[in-house]
Amino acid sequence: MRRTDELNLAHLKAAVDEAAHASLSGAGLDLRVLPSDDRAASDAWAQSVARGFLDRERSDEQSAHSFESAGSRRRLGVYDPSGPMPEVPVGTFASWIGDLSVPGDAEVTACAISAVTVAQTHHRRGIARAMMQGELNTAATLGVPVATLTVSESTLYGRYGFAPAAAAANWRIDRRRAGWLGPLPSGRFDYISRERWAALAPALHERVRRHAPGELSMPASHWTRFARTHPGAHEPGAVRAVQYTDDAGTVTGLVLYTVQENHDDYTKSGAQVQWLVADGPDAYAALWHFLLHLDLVGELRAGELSVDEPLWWLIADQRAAQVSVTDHHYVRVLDVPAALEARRYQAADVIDLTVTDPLGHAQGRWVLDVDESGQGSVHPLTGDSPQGAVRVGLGVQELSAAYLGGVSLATLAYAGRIETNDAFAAARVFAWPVPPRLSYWY
Ligand SMILES: CC(=O)SCCNC(=O)CCNC(=O)[C@H](O)C(C)(C)COP(=O)(O)OP(=O)(O)OC[C@H]1O[C@@H](n2cnc3c(N)ncnc32)[C@H](O)[C@@H]1OP(=O)(O)O
Repeated sequence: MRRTDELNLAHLKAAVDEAAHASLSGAGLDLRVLPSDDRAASDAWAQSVARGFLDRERSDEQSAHSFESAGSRRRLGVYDPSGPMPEVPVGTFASWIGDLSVPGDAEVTACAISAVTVAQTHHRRGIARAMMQGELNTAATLGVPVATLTVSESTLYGRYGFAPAAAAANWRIDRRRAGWLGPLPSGRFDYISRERWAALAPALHERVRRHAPGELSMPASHWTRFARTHPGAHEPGAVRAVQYTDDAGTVTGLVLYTVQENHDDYTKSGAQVQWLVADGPDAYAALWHFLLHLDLVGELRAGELSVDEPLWWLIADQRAAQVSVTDHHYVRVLDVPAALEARRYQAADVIDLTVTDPLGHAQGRWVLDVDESGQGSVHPLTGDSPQGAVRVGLGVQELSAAYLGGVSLATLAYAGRIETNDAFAAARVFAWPVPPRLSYWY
């Protein structure tokens, strides 16, 4: 069995954290892990999550789908026995074990977190904090090196040591103005059913995601969500699916997009890329060429792109694109040696690293020794710095922000967020030529 699968089982079976349980018990609340076979508990939990994210009540068919697709998710509920609906959780939390791509076509095991909600009737009493701290303890105890999440509000998770580690670029392109400098596609395009798209996409994503630090192995339930093939999907027929087949006859690119018709002027209709995956530059250029030549479309929009998107260099007029950048994938280092040894580095050097962590998981002092091949080894350090070592002192948030190479340590030093005797030497080690990204939300 792969390590991720073993960890997944241990993670699913782990008891709730004792400290979290005790603190919520003191407030008259009960923290529980949902049994995977309890349909009623699953339905109530899904309703609470829907309410927390301002969604409508789940239909029976949606609840059934949530139950069937919960799979490898560990789901927590906080229950208030004194309320009129004690079976409906007032707090929810989900997590699972995934693989996070890190610099060097490598990956690290991650505890991905989602569905954190607390009912309006019970908010600001420390329920979210108890769940988060407890689940970070559980992940750390199991030996998971990092935790990850995407956020509804950017101010929520820094207090637990998370930092934005991969930004997202969101594009609006004036399609007619953009022009094209790239190669002309030589392969073929075909519309395919959404079901076929959902069947082809997982393998293609698995082939390419390791090359992009910040990507996370896709939760299985996401494919039907993208393709809107799950029960109760919003406007399923609005999504168009296209495959690109290269000259060798291999499907190397897939895209899903929606269109918004403009009744006042059809030629000003809009298109929104829902998700695009391309295995290599030929498929990448081909799919963007296809999208930039959609008839009747004035503006093309695409989100969760890289901040260094090759598309910028394929279009002839860069001012045809308006690009905004937002924080997107948050990372929290839990185990410093395991996390740092999982990635590769750009320059050989020796770093004397001191990390502070209010929650304790990443607290300590280590030497990171990077060899000429970019491989780092990490050892605890006490006493004097090794001869010639670059000294870096930083908090767990700053370490997590720089972990995927998304921000330079020189930038963090200039912003007063880290202390070092040689910001540029430290930055050269942690830098990576491919900026991190995450192509979806979870
Ligand atoms: C990974 C994800 O799932 S992201 C999705 C997060 N969930 C949502 O956005 C759904 C709507 N919001 C909610 O359900 C709740 O308001 C939550 C989950 C964000 C917070 O739950 P609560 O139980 O009220 O939080 P709790 O009382 O434990 O507060 C913990 C800390 O967060 C702070 N906090 C809580 N809500 C917010 C907020 N909206 N903005 C900034 N800080 C906040 C509190 O002040 C507290 O700070 P402190 O402990 O450092 O003093």
